[in-house]
Amino acid sequence: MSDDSHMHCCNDADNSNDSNNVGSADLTALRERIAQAVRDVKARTPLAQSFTNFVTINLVANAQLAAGGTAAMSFLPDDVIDTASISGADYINVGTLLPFYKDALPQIARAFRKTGHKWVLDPVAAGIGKTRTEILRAFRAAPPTIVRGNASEIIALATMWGLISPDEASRPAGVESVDEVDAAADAAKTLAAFLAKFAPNGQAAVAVSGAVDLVTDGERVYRLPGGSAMMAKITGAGCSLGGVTATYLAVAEPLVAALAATLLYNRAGEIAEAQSHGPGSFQVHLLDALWNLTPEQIADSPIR
Ligand SMILES: Nc1ncnc2c1ncn2[C@@H]1O[C@H](COP(=O)(O)OP(=O)(O)OP(=O)(O)O)[C@@H](O)[C@H]1O
Ligand SMILES: Cc1ncsc1CCO
Ligand SMILES: [Mg+2]
Repeated sequence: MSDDSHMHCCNDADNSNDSNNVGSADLTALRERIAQAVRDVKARTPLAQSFTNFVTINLVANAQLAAGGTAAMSFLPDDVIDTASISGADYINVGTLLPFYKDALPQIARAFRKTGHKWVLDPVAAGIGKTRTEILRAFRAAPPTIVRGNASEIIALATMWGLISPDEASRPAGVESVDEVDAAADAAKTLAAFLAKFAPNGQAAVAVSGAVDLVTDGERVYRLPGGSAMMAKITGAGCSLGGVTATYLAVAEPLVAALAATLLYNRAGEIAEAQSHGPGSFQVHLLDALWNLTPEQIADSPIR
């Protein structure tokens, strides 16, 4: 991307026609919490455990390590539930399903609810297939702390949980989004408010990825521009963003975790685009940038 405005804080005043105007004092405090979350991950190397798809599992683990955390992947309920006691937060991604997941995933979600364990859901391909729909429906009674997905997935999940009417909904689109991020703004806000009602401390967030990402805690809506169109030309930019969101959730409240991870990815995508020559080297440079970006570079990024 050509805009280098992220290097100079801030676009705070640049939101005069945004109905969710963020006061600049609030935003300054929020930026400090984002920087602190990034510092805490680098200092404390928290474990975020994943139950994720087979396509991008390696990138998820490597991205969590590059952000400063640690990774552990598992597909067995007893293993996941035991490991959750030493994991700061978990990441569940429904991209590639096997028949036994239908029992395993709701069992894991119920165990997390019982202990108040924080987790991030990536509802990949929400709306497609009876098994995936059954699993995602079951999460309504034992919901995650953060949902991270593309616009189509957020709309599909909010619809299947009965939080928005099907008229507001769009068609499912496989693992790629067919909807613009802004089309999911209402669904995201409603979904975040629903998650917050279940969250042990009443805090939750939803992150919608796309050209301009959107993050909401159910009250405020933040728009985060930047990133690179090349992120859609490698597999797993979204999945690894979800994994890194869980890494930050291990040390920070949901809104701060979702913002920190999304800002980190936007900046890292820009750096990787400038340094790479195609999808192969883009992924390599993306990981290097996740490692090298400083707490200040991440926290001083544009937030509208
Ligand atoms: N056109 C774009 N311009 C800038 N950044 C983009 C663009 N499309 C996606 N991104 C970035 O790519 C990352 C992944 O978002 P995306 O919406 O592609 O996720 P996804 O569809 O869930 O991906 P996947 O399922 O392949 O992992 C986010 O950081 C997002 O900001
Ligand atoms: C390509 C693909 N297919 C199932 S999961 C996945 C990774 C992106 O979500
Ligand atoms: Mg995805």
